[in-house]
Amino acid sequence: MADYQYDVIFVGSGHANWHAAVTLRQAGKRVAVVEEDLVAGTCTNYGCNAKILLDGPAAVLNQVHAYQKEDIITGDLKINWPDLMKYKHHVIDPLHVHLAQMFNAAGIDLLKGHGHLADAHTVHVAGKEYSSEYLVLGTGQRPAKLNIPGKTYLHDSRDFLSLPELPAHITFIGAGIVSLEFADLARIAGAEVTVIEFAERPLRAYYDQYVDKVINVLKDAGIDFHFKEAVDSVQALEQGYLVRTASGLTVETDYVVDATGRVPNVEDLGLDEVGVSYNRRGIEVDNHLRTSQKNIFASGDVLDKQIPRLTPTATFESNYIAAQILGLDAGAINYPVVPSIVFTLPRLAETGVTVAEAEADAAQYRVERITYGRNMLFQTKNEPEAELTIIIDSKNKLVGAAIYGDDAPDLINILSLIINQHLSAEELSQMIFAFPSASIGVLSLIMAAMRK
Ligand SMILES: Cc1cc2nc3c(=O)[nH]c(=O)nc-3n(C[C@H](O)[C@H](O)[C@H](O)COP(=O)(O)OP(=O)(O)OC[C@H]3O[C@@H](n4cnc5c(N)ncnc54)[C@H](O)[C@@H]3O)c2cc1C
Ligand SMILES: NC(=O)c1ccc[n+]([C@@H]2O[C@H](COP(=O)([O-])OP(=O)(O)OC[C@H]3O[C@@H](n4cnc5c(N)ncnc54)[C@H](O)[C@@H]3O)[C@@H](O)[C@H]2O)c1
Repeated sequence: MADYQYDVIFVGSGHANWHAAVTLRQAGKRVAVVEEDLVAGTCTNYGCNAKILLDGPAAVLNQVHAYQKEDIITGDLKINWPDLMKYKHHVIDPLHVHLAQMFNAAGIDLLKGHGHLADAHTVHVAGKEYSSEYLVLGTGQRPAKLNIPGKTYLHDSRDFLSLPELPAHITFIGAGIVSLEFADLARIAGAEVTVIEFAERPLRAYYDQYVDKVINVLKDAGIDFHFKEAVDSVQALEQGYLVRTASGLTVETDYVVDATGRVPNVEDLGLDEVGVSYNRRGIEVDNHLRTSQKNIFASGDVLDKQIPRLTPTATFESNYIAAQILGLDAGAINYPVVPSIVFTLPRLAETGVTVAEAEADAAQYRVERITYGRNMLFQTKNEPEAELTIIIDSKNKLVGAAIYGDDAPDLINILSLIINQHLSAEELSQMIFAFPSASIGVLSLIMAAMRK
């Protein structure tokens, strides 16, 4: 057998890779991680973690507002954006250092620089070559960039997450998850917000009725939406910018965020030279996450995959690859249901079989609407509009759910657990849950629906 320097080299240090790196090192493998930016990747430094930290005070204000409407709480509260940003830096900035320290303590070599495959067993980093039996490509995605006149004035999600001052007016191009989460946060923090979307509808992967409910709330709160509009230029004014669309719509604004999607980091990796197949959606893999070069795996957002590109799916793939390399799991990757959340206020969440899929197969599925916000008002924080739609199969098992409401993130996790464990109403009724809580209220209504 060839004598390689490492057993496994990971290109990229995000969730797609670092979990496997730690597991394999703990199992005695010689492991290196190549990273050209901050260790820990997008989620930690420029994505989920940073976002949810900024979202915290917005969620509090949203809850306060639910009681202000009834005059139960009075007085003005507002977000101090520069201080919130300082808090974000205080919490988030050390995280990449901690992970690098953990690598060091574990005996994982961190190779700083851009990784480029020289052949199927060799990675070129910062002028040196490193050889390995296995390679794992977890290079993630980056924000797409519109190629229009004035593109240099466009900012991306990373810029927004580090904005030192909140601009008075922000325009978001695109109405995807990134845009809607940030637009709502900026609105609650005190900015005026415009969203310009190319398509007729936003968030196609989510239950359309709940998407409409969220968009209506955001519209009522003052966000100015324009659908079926393609931005075709941004012009600098004496103060601020003028965003123009193909139809002639113009918006004067102080800051423009290009949130038109994300593209996989497949360029300048040596994929063509080494014979690793990829396309514009990402790296192609078989059902064992092996690329067209069998000693090279790919993981996380850079994959051409059907399931959502999220931190928990990247982590799942990372753990699966570690088990493959250790010879612990010979089977094809088998994803459980994947919950996903849009962190607007109110939140949206989905898991399992969708409402659209269920409605298209009435012989197999039953769709039940549960207005838990109204029915369980004493167990929610004055959110009478909160509701969920569940999908029940012909064996009376829960197989899918869509949720609209602020408790969606925790509720969707519980419902995903029930789906993955194939729990029946009988089995659920044998368990004791803490009371009062949003989850016990929802569970009691779901059990009743499952027994129908
Ligand atoms: C604004 C935002 C909010 C998000 N919010 C959520 C959320 O709430 N929940 C959720 O589940 N997901 C969320 N996501 C998605 C989540 O961040 C990704 O699914 C996750 O980070 C994917 O992990 P990854 O390891 O595949 O990629 P990444 O975390 O992007 O890691 C890839 C790493 O590879 C490095 N790299 C790339 N090419 C090379 C090279 N040639 N050489 C060396 N290094 C290289 C990059 O620098 C990067 O550090 C969000 C994303 C964004 C942008
Ligand atoms: N809560 C979460 O889990 C979370 C949060 C943020 C991001 N993410 C991840 O990041 C991914 C990317 O999210 P995203 O919001 O950047 O992309 P997206 O693809 O979800 O949305 C981009 C939107 O921009 C629109 N668009 C494209 N070109 C346009 C143009 N020229 N003019 C106007 N609109 C245009 C598209 O029609 C689409 O609605 C998500 O799919 C998800 O995997 C997840």
